[in-house]
Amino acid sequence: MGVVLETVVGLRKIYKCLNNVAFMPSIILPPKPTALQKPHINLAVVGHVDNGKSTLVGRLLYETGYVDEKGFKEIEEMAKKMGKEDFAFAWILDRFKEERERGVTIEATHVGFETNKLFITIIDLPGHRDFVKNMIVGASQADAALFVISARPGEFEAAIGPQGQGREHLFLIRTLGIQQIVVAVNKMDVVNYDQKRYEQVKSEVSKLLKLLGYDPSKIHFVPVSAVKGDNVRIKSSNTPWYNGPTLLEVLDTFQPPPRPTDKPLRLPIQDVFSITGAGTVVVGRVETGVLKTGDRVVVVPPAKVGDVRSIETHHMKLEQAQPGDNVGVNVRGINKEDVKRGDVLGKVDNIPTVAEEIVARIVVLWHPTAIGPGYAPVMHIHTATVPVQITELVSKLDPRTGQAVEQKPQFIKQGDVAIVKIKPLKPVVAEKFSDFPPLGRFALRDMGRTIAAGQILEVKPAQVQIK
Ligand SMILES: Nc1nc2c(ncn2[C@@H]2O[C@H](COP(=O)(O)OP(=O)(O)OP(=O)(O)O)[C@@H](O)[C@H]2O)c(=O)[nH]1
Repeated sequence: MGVVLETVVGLRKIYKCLNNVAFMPSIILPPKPTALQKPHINLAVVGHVDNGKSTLVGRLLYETGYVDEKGFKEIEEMAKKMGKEDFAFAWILDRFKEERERGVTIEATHVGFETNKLFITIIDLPGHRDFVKNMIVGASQADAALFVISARPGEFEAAIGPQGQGREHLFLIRTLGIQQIVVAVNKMDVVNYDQKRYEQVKSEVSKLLKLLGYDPSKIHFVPVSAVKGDNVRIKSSNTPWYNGPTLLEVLDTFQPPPRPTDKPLRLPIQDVFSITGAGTVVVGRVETGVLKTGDRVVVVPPAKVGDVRSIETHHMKLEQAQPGDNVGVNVRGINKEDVKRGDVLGKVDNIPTVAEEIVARIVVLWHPTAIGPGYAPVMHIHTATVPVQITELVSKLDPRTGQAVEQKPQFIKQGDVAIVKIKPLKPVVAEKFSDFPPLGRFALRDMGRTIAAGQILEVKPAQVQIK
């Protein structure tokens, strides 16, 4: 059973990858066993193109011992030969991305590094095209954000300007409700570690943060150089005017998310297996509540009831699973055919909500023209993917204040924030964001791109008959 469940939780895939890696050494090292015992947070790395996100992540991994020294030397040599020394750190990630595309590396969610108190996972990787979608719905909920902004003349102004991705990403962070932010003012070497320039960047970014409703006095700014390493792990003598903590010291102060053990159980299902001798095993991550052996559980939308025979994670049998645990659950009384990815496991005394209609606040991230009632994209919510239709545009909001500026608009377009009614065209579990955040946020996709991100304000439940 143990071996079987290992397969189930995807470990075999990782082992297989590690074997391949023997032929093509991976530059980024997997988490050390000690690191996995530390509280864990997910960090989103955001900022305008070319401001140095990849370089800074590469630097953080390097400084904390998560980059293979030998592999890095090779990269450095290569970069030197090509006269591109500055690229070496960004190449750590490029090489990783390349490996991932060829399917020969460990999963992106395992890329991370340690601070004194925490293990920090980089959720998705900068520059990845599905970054926005993953940030919103992935198994990867961001608990904190690292905002990278370049101090280089011109780059900073573009990032923060009206069309700047820096501005857009801050907006997104706000929409997702991320409270813990550190701002790395990067490329300080380019401006000769000029305090005036740092203060100017800090003051402009602070204004924007304030506009978005943050208290900038509670947000740390650190002057860094990702290429040279200033103020990343070690305090730099190039910035004698800066008395604050290093970037790693700030990251170390971040709080892990609360574990909502007191909420009802919600376990979105990632996969289902039928195992000879054991029966049906569903796999997924506990988002809220506690699951125990012997519990009477229900899987919705199909509304099938069963009993928990055993719970396993990696090699271990668990008596109970808590939020954050990735588990395989052996359930008696439910057939494999009755369950699929996207269904949600809950308990019979608090059945997950199947949505008849959803009222949500969405932000339109990209659309070539305009969205009106009747628009039918695909919704990605927890592990589910369902076709939906926007049935009504209730109101358009001022993105900064959240106040309604127009009732029943005829259409909404890129950059707009609106309250809309959405009808799932197939049964799906959805919850209010305020009750179950991981089951209350979604992305709308169409034409192979993320159109909008949203949070659920209300759910009209469908009738569910337990079988
Ligand atoms: N001088 C200097 N150059 C830097 C620094 N950080 C990054 N760069 C350079 O800036 C360029 C862009 O860096 P990346 O790390 O690729 O930027 P990015 O934000 O990840 O870019 P995308 O992934 O394309 O969004 C590269 O040429 C880096 O070498 C720094 O601290 N100092």
